[in-house]
Amino acid sequence: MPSSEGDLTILKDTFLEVAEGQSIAIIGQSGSGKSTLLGLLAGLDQASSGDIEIFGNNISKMNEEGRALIRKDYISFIFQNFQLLPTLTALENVLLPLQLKQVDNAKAKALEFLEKVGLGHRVHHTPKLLSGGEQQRVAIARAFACQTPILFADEPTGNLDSQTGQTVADLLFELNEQFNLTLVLVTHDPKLANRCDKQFSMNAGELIEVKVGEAL
Ligand SMILES: Nc1ncnc2c1ncn2[C@@H]1O[C@H](COP(=O)(O)OP(=O)(O)OP(=O)(O)O)[C@@H](O)[C@H]1O
Repeated sequence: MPSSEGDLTILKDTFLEVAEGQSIAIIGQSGSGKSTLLGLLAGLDQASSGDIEIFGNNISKMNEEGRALIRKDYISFIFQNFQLLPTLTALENVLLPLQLKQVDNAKAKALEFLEKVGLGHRVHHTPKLLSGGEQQRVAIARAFACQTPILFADEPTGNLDSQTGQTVADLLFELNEQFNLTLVLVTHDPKLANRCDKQFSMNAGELIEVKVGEAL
């Protein structure tokens, strides 16, 4: 990656294969490259070398437009900093991608998922009127409501108390079981990581598989 201090190598010889319906946790120290990897896998960023395939589509060879189409059909993303639109209410934030995808009964679906994350009473609030944890839950409802086959989540329980974190984790794995949703999670939360099928540890840009429950 080019930077003001010259080219930076953030990830090295990284190989990760995720089967459909699998749940993967990526753990590791701050700054080790976890978010970078997630952004590349989800087609939000482009790697300087290497290949990334999503359901057989090599997104590394695509331009932004092509990757946007793949994201629309296959990928939801829960960002570490939520990335809610500040002028839209919670409901409108969840509704927007559903309307862009022309999903049937978009409003009912948006309300259903806001209800599931415990925000049924806050749907008309804009992000600045919501706490950090509530904003995170809006971002989670938005990702869940899209019902794509793959969900990437960057510390999805990072701002939540343990009770709410548990509810969100339950929802993640409920969708994983019910719809064969593929989950790729970056997390510092041992409980969440230990519920995943596989765990990988990122150490200074190198990804190593660890036994579930061993590293945390
Ligand atoms: N756009 C960028 N330009 C230059 N360096 C970057 C950029 N994005 C990330 N980095 C660097 O890449 C390294 C990995 O960052 P990344 O955000 O992937 O780490 P992380 O493991 O997700 O950390 P955290 O747990 O703190 O979120 C860091 O040293 C960071 O400074």
